[in-house]
Amino acid sequence: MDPREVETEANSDQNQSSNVYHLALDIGGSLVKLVYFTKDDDHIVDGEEGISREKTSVKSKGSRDYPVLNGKLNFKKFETSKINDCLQFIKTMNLHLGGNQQQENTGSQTTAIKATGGGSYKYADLFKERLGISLDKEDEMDCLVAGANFLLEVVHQEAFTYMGDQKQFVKIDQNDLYPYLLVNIGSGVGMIKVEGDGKFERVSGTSIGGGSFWGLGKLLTKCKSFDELLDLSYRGNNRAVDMLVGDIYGGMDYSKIGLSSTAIASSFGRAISENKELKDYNPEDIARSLLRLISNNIGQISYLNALRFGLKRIFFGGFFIRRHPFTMDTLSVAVNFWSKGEAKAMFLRHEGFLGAVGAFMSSDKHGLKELLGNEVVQQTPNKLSFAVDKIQVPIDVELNGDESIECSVYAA
Ligand SMILES: Nc1ncnc2c1ncn2[C@@H]1O[C@H](COP(=O)(O)OP(=O)(O)OP(=O)(O)O)[C@@H](O)[C@H]1O
Ligand SMILES: CC(C)(CO)[C@@H](O)C(=O)NCCC(=O)O
Repeated sequence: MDPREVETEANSDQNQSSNVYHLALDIGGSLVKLVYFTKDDDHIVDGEEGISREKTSVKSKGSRDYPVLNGKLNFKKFETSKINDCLQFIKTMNLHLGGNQQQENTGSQTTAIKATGGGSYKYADLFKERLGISLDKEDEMDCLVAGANFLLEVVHQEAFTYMGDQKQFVKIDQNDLYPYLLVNIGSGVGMIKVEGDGKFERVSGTSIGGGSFWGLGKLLTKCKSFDELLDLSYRGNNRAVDMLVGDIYGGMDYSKIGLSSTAIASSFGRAISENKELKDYNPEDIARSLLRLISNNIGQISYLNALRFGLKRIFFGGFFIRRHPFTMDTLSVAVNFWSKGEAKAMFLRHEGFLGAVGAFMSSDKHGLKELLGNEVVQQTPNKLSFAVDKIQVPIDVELNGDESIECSVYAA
């Protein structure tokens, strides 16, 4: 193949950058998440002057027509410890300037980007210094809930259950969505009772979360990346590390209280009775046991909070899950076991991006003005809200966290 025909990733990013609009960030303890909209490269050339303008189509709703802009919602993540890579990406793509190289800061007006998460405070000065932009802070809980509600409302097959290797998409009935418990498993874990749009309360949390799995896992297995740790856990057997009910009861179940001989009686408990050191254990088994410990614990606390408020549905989000079958299965089994089948664990396809999507949504008015131009603003002067058509995501595509989904935007 002619090498000149090969489009490098950097080139394709730069090509895309001219169509970038509307960036939002969620800067967490472990990961930075970016969500940005790119218009489809679809221009009409205006006569001989060759002026191009974006082609918008029209959507009819009831008796009114709305201009529509077609494009993609893009998702990207970076490790917070590598925030410089994130800054570089934003710079290369001109994401902070709406993809426009010409629009370099004049000094008269500072560009503001919507941002949420603790890092929107911690790194505000860094963003100002390096990119000349200010971070317009949105509350983390507001964004998580707004993001979850938005995704559940507009993305086709966003929610699914997972148990015993069976994945099943859940049809969301908008009239029967609330109340639910949102459990966001990031570095730490937040549990939020959601009763409607903007109507929620953070009812609990635990510091034993994704950061604990990654941190302890790194120390105990010496693995170098989160993906490596997940991979190890996939291949391990927790029986080598955990003390089971059968270990205590001479191979028998303790059926009177509903515990089978294979249930974990004490996570990592086997290590106390064996004359072994860390190096004598398989890293795979340790990773597996650790993943079970953290997931079981979160599943149990989630169930207790659902019980506290009589909630039947628990949606799990956050990047700890990474759509890892074993994690999802453990959380589901824990919820199912403790609730005796009363409560259901559900997962979200865009699990790690709830906060970033929420921040993105919070900038709708500004963004839409930019996105659709003055014409729209004049047509719909009173009500500008970001609305998108039901988004279809191919279900057979395994998404690794950096992805884009087709959507169209209109003011409704
Ligand atoms: N590539 C990765 N690198 C590091 N951690 C990862 C990665 N992929 C998944 N994780 C897991 O996801 C967790 C972070 O999830 P998430 O991005 O939802 O939270 P956060 O916003 O960083 O944390 P918090 O909300 O507590 O500030 C990590 O602690 C780790 O368990
Ligand atoms: C501190 C936050 C909110 C930062 O995202 C998160 O890491 C968290 O919810 N941690 C758990 C803290 C607790 O409730 O014990």
